[in-house]
Amino acid sequence: MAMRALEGFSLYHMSSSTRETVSYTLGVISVIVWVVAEIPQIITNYTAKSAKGLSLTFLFTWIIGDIFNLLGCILEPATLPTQLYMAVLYTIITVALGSQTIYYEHIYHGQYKRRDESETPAIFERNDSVEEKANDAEQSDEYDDFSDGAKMSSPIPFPGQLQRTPNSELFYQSARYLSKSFTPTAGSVLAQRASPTSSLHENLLGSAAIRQSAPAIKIKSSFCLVSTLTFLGAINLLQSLDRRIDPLISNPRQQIVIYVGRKLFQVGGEQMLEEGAAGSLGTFFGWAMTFIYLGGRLPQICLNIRRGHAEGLNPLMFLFALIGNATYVGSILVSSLEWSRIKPNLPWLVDAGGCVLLDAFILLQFIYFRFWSSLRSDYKPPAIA
Ligand SMILES: NC(=[NH2+])NCCC[C@H](N)C(=O)O
Repeated sequence: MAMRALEGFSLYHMSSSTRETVSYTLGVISVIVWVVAEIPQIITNYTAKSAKGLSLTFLFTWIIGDIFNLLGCILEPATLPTQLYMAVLYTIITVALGSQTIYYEHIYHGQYKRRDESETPAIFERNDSVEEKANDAEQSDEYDDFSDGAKMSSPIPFPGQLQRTPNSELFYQSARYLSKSFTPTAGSVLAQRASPTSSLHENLLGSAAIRQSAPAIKIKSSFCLVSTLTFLGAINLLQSLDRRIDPLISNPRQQIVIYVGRKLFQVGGEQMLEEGAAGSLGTFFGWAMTFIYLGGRLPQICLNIRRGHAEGLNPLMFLFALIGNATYVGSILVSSLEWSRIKPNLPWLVDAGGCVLLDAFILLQFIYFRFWSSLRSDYKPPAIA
């Protein structure tokens, strides 16, 4: 009998330690996959000397989400240590990718254009710089579509095709325009696109106003989203603090506890109050992170749809993200299926699970665009007799 009990115990013990090992292994796989996940995109940007395939809003939400993730993991004691390491790692890698994007979209092409301008008389310039000029990935992609469309059907001549036709001045950019002045110059090709029928002056002003303010609007709305989430979460947090402070009032001898990271430095008294409060704060950051990460995929999906292709975007990044998120979910679930363990981890589970679905959708977009472009290249227009 005693032997049986011992066997049962050791079996139970074995399986729980195996679970821990599997959970830890999945966590480590997730860390490794996330270490490499953004490298393909960094390489793609490097070889293209551009980051125009990547939605700047997506990247921005990633960085904000990473900060919330970091705070959530620090404050929520139920999260796994690997989750915390990953949060640190994400932040570092994404800041690197973000810096590269800013470099290519704002600094590199600026230098390149300035050098070009001083070497090449403006009148002989090709208008490739229009694409480079865009200060937001989404903006430059609009231009992409524009030139693509032009190749197919537009009667308006486009930079790639156009070599010094009588209208070619329209496509040359002045130094002021290239230096991202908010004042547009005559002959902006982008302005032509905005309203081909109206006067040149109207076009220029209208188009430039739309283009220049687009990133600002996006950043503003991202800030709006973050502040709304912060506000809602703060209300939530205050309510749960309220509930926890009640017993404190009825038991005033409880003392103060200071939280530093996941460790408690207890001055004295009951830990539960502060642990709960930190947990609530951690949960709040966790949910904020979830909404931000999930919301961040949408601009990328929309950008791909708008462009009708996913060039400049590396599918490997999304494949790795999918694997990284799936193993991340696995590491939490394998560790324990008890609701008491799952509940505090819920934001991380919803985030990673949701991102798996959204990344699968982005990968389907890649497949669809491949398929679609191969159909288009197979298509031969009927010969005109
Ligand atoms: N900068 C990062 N790579 N952050 C990690 C984000 C993780 C999150 N589950 C997502 O896929 O969006």
